[in-house]
Amino acid sequence: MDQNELKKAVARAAAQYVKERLDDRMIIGVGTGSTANLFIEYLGEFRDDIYATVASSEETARRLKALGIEVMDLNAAPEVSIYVDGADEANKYLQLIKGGGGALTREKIIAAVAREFVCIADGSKMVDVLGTFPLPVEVIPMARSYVGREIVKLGGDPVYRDGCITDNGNIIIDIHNMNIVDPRTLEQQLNQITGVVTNGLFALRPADKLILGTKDGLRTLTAD
Ligand SMILES: O=C[C@H](O)[C@H](O)[C@H](O)COP(=O)(O)O
Repeated sequence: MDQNELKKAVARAAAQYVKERLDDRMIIGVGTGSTANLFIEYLGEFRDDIYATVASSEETARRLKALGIEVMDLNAAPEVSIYVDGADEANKYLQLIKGGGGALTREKIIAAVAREFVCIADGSKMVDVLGTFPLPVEVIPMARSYVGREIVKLGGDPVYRDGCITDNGNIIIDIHNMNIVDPRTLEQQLNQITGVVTNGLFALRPADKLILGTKDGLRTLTAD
């Protein structure tokens, strides 16, 4: 199986997982990116049974609406039962790097609200130590240079993501060359820099379940 087939397999498995738990008031959190897009396609197969979703990006909202699936403002959602999303990297503690597509902040908000966070990824995303994938940080535009200097003090190489404006009107700085041995501490340190909206480490709120697509089949890892 190639990478896209592995993504399809995990997306299908996650859709099945959601379908088995549906009830008539269930609100599903839907992530962003190529793996999440495949999940959206599988949701389309039982769209009439879905009460509502919340979307982690404008692009995801557009795709869901195009399928006729209700997209709700998160503020109107009393709770989010299951949030399904991809990742750029994952470790065995189900801590993640996300935001390769720039959607990290809304993703983090939905992950915070969700009762269960199911991450779906092909096996290439699994690493021993996070940080080979550049860590995205969403930044208020006027703070760009200051935040960059503070990132250097933490030992990273900040690279401005040219041409990327997030759904929230901010910019992205990608941190290169960081061996993230303590993801929880780094997540907090970065969030304490004035001008940072949030960063793409999901360590304080890791996934609860990781469905991984490998050449030997699907592996499901849980947080406990
Ligand atoms: O901002 C994008 C999201 O965090 C994605 O979930 C992440 O980049 C993984 O995307 P993909 O499924 O395309 O590898």
